Amino acid sequence: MAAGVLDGKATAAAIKGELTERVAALAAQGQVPGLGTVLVGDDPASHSYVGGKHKDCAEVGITSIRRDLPAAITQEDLEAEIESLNADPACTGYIVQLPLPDHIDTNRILGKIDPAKDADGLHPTNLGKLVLNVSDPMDSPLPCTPHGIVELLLRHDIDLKGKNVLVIGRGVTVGRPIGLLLTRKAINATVTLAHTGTRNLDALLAAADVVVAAAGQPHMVKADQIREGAILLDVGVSRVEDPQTGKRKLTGDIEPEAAHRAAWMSPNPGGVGPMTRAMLLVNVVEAAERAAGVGPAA
Ligand SMILES: Nc1nc(=O)c2c([nH]1)NC[C@@H]1CN(c3ccc(C(=O)N[C@@H](CCC(=O)O)C(=O)O)cc3)C=[N+]21
Repeated sequence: MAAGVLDGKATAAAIKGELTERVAALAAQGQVPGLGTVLVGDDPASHSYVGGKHKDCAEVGITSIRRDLPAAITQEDLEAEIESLNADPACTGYIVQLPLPDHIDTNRILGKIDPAKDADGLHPTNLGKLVLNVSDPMDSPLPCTPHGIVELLLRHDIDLKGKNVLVIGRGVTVGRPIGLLLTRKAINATVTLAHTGTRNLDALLAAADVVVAAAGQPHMVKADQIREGAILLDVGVSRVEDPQTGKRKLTGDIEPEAAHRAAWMSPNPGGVGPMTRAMLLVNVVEAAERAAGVGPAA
């Protein structure tokens, strides 16, 4: 069996097409959405992600506001940047690229973001709404990667009702919040969260109808560990040196060979990554629509 491809690149392109119309409608009212990015330091991977986000913005007509800051910036100066984006009417949504340097208190920074401009959905108020189950795209933003995964499955007509989902990894951006979405009544999956303290990963994988691998451990999930016919979402991104070429290569958390046994698998790259970026744009457009007092196009 060869797995169906959960094509994040094509799905993200479709979503961007839809967003282009909503951005044009906002622009016609003089309310062009603007995405801000705050990038601290010169990590090449972070620079490449942020560059990708601005390229996406240009494609759909969202204005880019870019703040690239030195690694040595103080907590105080970084907080001042946050305040200035909160006050900037051209910036309708923004993100602070993670991770921040060790001397910065990340939670304090995320807490300073105006929740109405939180394009990542990682502000405590918005995460709180997700827990309270009042978070709705029309009300507050959802975290981009979990939302992207749900949208990717939805647009491939995959129903998770009653399915056993194993999430691997308890990070704040993916592993922790995704179960809150997947266990909503509208989706109704049963979710298990595995992490480094989990002892029986083999047994959990063998029982999983769906695996969301978000641990950031290259190829930790092996083809022979998954159930025949499972649905696999490969979230992790690591850069691993290829022993043959010496070049660093993007490597997911799931062995690509697992596709031979799976029913569906998201490629990596080209799967969850582009969906994460698309959902960031969705959050920016929805924040701008809320600010402008208009609903999304039906
Ligand atoms: N505040 C914040 N928000 C984030 O959303 C955030 C973050 N910090 N820090 C780092 C992670 C990582 N992340 C990715 C997004 C897209 C791709 C992506 O589009 N990848 C392409 C390949 C890109 C390439 O070739 O480098 C793909 O999967 O096809 C990857 C990784 C967002 N993150």
